[in-house]
Amino acid sequence: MTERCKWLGMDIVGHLAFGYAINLQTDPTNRYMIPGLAVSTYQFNCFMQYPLLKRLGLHHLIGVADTKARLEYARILYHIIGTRLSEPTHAHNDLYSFVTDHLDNAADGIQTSELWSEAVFFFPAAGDTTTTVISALFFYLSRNPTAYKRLATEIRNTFKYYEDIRGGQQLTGCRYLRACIDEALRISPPASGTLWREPYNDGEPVIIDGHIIPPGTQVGVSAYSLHHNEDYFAKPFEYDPDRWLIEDEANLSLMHSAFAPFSLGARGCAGKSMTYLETGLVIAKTIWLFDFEIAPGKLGIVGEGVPGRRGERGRPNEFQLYDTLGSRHDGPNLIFHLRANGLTSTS
Ligand code: HEM
Repeated sequence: MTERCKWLGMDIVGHLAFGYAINLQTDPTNRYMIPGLAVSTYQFNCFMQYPLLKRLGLHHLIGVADTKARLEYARILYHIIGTRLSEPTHAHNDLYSFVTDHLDNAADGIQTSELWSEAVFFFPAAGDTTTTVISALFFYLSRNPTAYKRLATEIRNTFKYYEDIRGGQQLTGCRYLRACIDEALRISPPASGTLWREPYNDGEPVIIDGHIIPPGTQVGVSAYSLHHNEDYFAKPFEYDPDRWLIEDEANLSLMHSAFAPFSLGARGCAGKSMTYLETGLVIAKTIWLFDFEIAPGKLGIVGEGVPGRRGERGRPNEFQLYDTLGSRHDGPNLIFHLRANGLTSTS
């Protein structure tokens, strides 16, 4: 599912940002974008976590083996942006048409390089992250039959026809779906690493939780550790959507205070609503049309932790993420069966 979700995620971002049909799902031509993006986010994450590498001039060594993938990725980004620039501003109802309007009015004018850095940011920020939560959801649903059945019942009872599944009140009213998404974001946060911040207080130290933070010090919390802290989440390694549906307000607000998959505050994620819409649609439509199960044999265990493996990677029920600013992952491998209703109700 990782591979297919990545194709889907990039296709959506292509349309959303630049009105461009990348068509990774249906045409293999541009699929080299996926490894290209992976190596560039890996490299970026190294700079962020180990700034010394850049200062020592060692940054050229990271990803040197994958230079071809990075260059090819950069080439198609140029092509996508170039194609969009050659079209009228409002040729598509995409992000570009809004951003360009904004820059038109800015005092310093339009900077093509700004557009470039936005594009470089947007593909991983909007595409890769949603890919992870959708892949994780397929992983956890395929391993938790109770959650799977409850979700399938909710979706199939809410929507009489496949065509009815679209953004709106019916979809947002699917409370169990929302709980399943939140639980996947909690247990497998797509941006799982530490997002460093330099607290600023007019040159004075900042006090956090009784600790004096001298000016110039960077601080940060990893969403993964926060989401697995037992002080906030009981049995944190269990996938349990019901934890989000309890009546106990105090406990709910305690959990929400430590739930930060999109980061928090003024620089928190701008695409949060888009994520819930996209993930909700993909999962609801898939479950309406298909039943699915884990593939047999060795294929079926791809994405799981392996018992005995070092470094907290021994939990078979946990979808394995590797921090690359976003996340690298693989699997799950699933088998899909078209439901009888799916055949009769779609046109
Ligand atoms: C599961 C999906 C997503 C997750 C987990 C996620 C997570 C995050 C996080 C943690 C940040 C803060 C980064 C930092 O402070 O350094 C962020 C920022 C941002 N995200 Fe997302 N994101 C997701 C999906 C999206 C989507 C779909 C879009 C666009 C449609 C998007 C657009 C943005 C933007 C524009 C920012 C920068 C906000 C700012 O700096 O003001 N994200 N996201």
